[in-house]
Amino acid sequence: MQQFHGVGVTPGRVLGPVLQMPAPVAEPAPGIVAGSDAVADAERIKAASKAVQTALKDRAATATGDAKGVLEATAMMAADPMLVKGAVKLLDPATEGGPRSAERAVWDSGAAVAQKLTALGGYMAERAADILDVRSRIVAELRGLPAPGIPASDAPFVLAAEDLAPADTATLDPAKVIALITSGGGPQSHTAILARSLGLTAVVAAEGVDRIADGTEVYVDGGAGTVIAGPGQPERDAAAAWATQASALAAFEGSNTLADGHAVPLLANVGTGKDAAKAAAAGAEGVGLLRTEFCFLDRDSEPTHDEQVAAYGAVFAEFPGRKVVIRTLDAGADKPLPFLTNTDEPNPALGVRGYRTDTTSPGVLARQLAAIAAAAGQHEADVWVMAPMIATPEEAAHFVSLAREAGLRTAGVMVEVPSAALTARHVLAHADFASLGTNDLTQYAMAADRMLGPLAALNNPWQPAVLHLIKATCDGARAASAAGSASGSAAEQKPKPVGVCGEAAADPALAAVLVGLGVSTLSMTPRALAAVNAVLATITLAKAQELAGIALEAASAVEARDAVRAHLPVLEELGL
Ligand SMILES: C=C(OP(=O)(O)O)C(=O)O
Ligand SMILES: [Mg+2]
Repeated sequence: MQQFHGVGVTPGRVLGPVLQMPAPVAEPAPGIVAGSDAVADAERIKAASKAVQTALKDRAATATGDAKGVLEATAMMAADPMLVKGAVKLLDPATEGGPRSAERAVWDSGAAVAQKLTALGGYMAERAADILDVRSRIVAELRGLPAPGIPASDAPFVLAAEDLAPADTATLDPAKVIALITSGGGPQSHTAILARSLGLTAVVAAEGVDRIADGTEVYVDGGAGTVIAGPGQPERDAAAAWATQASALAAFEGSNTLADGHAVPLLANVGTGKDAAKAAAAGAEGVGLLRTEFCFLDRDSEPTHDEQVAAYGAVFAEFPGRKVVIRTLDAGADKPLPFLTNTDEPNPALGVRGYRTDTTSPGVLARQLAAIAAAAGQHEADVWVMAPMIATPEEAAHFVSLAREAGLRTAGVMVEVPSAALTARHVLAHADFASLGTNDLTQYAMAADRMLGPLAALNNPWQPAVLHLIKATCDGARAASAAGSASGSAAEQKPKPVGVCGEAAADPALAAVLVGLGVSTLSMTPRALAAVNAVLATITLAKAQELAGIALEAASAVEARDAVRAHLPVLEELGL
């Protein structure tokens, strides 16, 4: 039995055989392989492209949903004449840069096709990445190596990898992949966010798991953040117990209150109308974060007013009479957009991102606010708008004034930069509400890039420094409300709402601490609603405050988490 320790991302206790993500296909060396023959190489290339196409078609036949479409389209490309004929032509030693091996000819032909597609722009440019994927598959086939990307298997398995590329995730089939374990990636990385949104039991930053042999049986505990290779009877029992508890946890009835009746609405993080429909079906009490980047991604120009109105309206339509908090564009850093952000910045996370793009590309924000107001006018949702990456009270005041000019009534800010948390009293003098973005707040408090696996231990929202910043924000909101009231008495005034929409809200133990720190709503992936509700329903506000006190006193993230979990036995009972 061998144990690996990482950071738990999605609770769950699962047993299954490991399949490793194959290493990316290495670039073939230039030049020809001694003794090769151009005629035979041409046949090998054609046979390899056919084999790749057949394998992809077979997978498409058994896939469902988005994955089916992706696989069918990729299968078509595997036999793309431009790619295959281009490669065969390059085998001629007289061509520029020749002579070439079969692998190299495919590699260079793929690069040339991708370049042409990119130059065409728009939809065609998006296909460039698919051609490069197919190219890698053909080269792997020529070498007799496993195909790159998520391994194909008829039986369910635990996917192990160093980390996943965003493109790999498109074909991740939750019916086959029962857990995800990575040696890299932090708890706020895109891999972790994806795992949470799929409800996939996952442990990230567990060093060594990318070296477990294929077929080895492992036990994954996504709550504790551990992976055990060669599990024993206790692990088998725990996995069996989880399988029954997980189904008992499946439903959230749509109204979250603590044991003493104190309401803490549970909201959903969504990007599209389709997400919103799923969130509504899962019982979400509203939307706490509508990420509008989804409407802007994968395009090289700003969406039109009508496109934006339709995209936002599709979300508002799912929550009539309910709160929907929409965030204006958060381009830059981990979400680059070609027409708005500069890819040459030396430190993109500290660069022109979020609200800051209003200074370099003025007008985009005002047009977005106009579209949000128009969409809000067509639906019954209670629309709140907020800006990402607000650092100062002046920025808050400017954003709120822009929102009001557009006709939006409720305007607030994300608190995800430590300066905004520390000056929350002044920031909230201008804004109607705050929403804590704990993913970025952690990265900036700890000076640890949220995308980097080696920094996962720092990049953990249980860090006491992050908890103190959350407390400062809630205290600031209370002070701002008191200053704004006629009597000036904090006791008489309801504090301005402070929610959490970062990944921290989806951790049931941390959710309890957040409530104790003074947070009034929690927004998360719909998959986490039932687990968070199940835990919060067992504690009173006084208990949540006691847990918050314990976490604030801790000297480290691990100490804070362990101490709080020790005071919440319900977590163990529910297998969370
Ligand atoms: C919710 C957040 O925003 P994003 O993950 O989109 O940066 C956050 O930073 O916590
Ligand atoms: Mg953020």
